[in-house]
Amino acid sequence: MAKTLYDKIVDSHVIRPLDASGRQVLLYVDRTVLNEYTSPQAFTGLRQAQRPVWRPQAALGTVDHVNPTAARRTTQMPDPGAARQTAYFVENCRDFGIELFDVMHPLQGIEHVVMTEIGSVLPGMVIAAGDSHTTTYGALGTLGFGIGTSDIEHYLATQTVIYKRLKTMRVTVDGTLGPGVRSKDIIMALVEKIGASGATGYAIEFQGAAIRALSVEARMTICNMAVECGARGAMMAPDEKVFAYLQGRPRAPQGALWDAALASWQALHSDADAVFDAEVALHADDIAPMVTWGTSPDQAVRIHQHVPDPAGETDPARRHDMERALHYMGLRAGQAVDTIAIQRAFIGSCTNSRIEDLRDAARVLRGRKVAAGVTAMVVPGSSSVRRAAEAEGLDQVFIDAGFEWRQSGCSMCLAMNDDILASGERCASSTNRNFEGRQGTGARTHLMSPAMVAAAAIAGRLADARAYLEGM
Ligand SMILES: CC(C)[C@H](C(=O)O)[C@@H](O)C(=O)O
Ligand code: SF4
Repeated sequence: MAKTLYDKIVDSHVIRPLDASGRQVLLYVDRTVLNEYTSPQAFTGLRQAQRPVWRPQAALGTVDHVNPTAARRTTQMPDPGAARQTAYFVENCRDFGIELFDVMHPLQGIEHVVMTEIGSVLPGMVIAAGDSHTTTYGALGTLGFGIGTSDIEHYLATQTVIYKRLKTMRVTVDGTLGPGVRSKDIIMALVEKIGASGATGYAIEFQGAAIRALSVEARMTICNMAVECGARGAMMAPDEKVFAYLQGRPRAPQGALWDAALASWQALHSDADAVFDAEVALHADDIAPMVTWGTSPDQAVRIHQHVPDPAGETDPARRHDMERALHYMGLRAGQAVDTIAIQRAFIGSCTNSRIEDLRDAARVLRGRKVAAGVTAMVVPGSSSVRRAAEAEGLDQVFIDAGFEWRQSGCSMCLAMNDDILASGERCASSTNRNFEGRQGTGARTHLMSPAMVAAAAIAGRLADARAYLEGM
């Protein structure tokens, strides 16, 4: 029977079905990545049960959520809670034999940026981790999904999770993206179209010419944010670009192992006649730079549109959500989106902080200055990205434009460290969530691509990056 890529990967990892329908299974997990924020209770559980970690070499720890990102690195954490969490994480990794990229480690960074750049994420694998944006790995043809703390403990003890098979949704993106339109705009357009729970219960597979045309890093942005429409899995068939991306990465297979791996990866695609439970189509030519206006990632419009009017919404629950979002965001219905003034600009997060993202923002910023009254910062996704950017002089482009050039971490993506917006401050942000309070109590977040954040920083208001990119 014809199979989807998702079913191929799940089938190859099923240890045994756990119910008569076969939907609930015991699933083998190849690898995980741990952070200081979601792992403590899992380790405490192991300690209490006196259980070891089954395969410590299949896990990697990295400190990312709570660490400061000030330019000068130190092991000191100004916040006692963050210091405690980090110290316990260091102790757990040491005691259970798990490799750790601590704050001072040269490879430290946001877990999903680190895992892909070191070559730990390989096509056909299942990777489950205590973070919802593990879906990022789908860009490499890997099934990645987030798990809760008790599942992390189960994984650490057994290398398995209890897993419910998802339905499959194919999202076909045909056509060609226009100049200045980015993969972030594709995923924001999808989330806007199908809603924040439009893919709940599904694994998405992205197909189509516009996806194939993207770089591997650009594809990661799409798979990363697929969880914002509810998908707990976002697949893309690995192709030559993926293989080239992986070849030579420090932890990718080498020599004969590489050849064998490559041969097996060629089969990782949905069969031509595979049937999906749902189908969605987008046309890349119709997609324009997107920004959110509300407090959910699906409350988004194109940069040249207006803040929508709740009065036009017939569903009372949605109308209420819109009214509440407008109130929180301090916006009026009908206001042109590109007149919304900002005070802060943030480029970072596992969605958009890789080297290509920084290059794209730098293209907009080169020779220009951040508007008066705007505080802007760029937080590279990993210490390696930071070094690579410095090697090509991107740090200087940001600094000359008036951006702060920071160390790596989640930072203002969710404000669990000291990078926090003040109440009422409005931020153009290359992140993935614009929930109430996400970047600080009362803070207002507008999601967009890194190029769009750079454009907003220069204009002092939400602005169309295409005006600064001249055909790029
Ligand atoms: C802290 C963690 C549980 C959370 C996630 O799972 O995604 C965070 O990374 C986020 O982006 O909201
Ligand atoms: S960068 Fe943001 S979205 Fe990504 S793991 Fe960190 S907090 Fe979550």
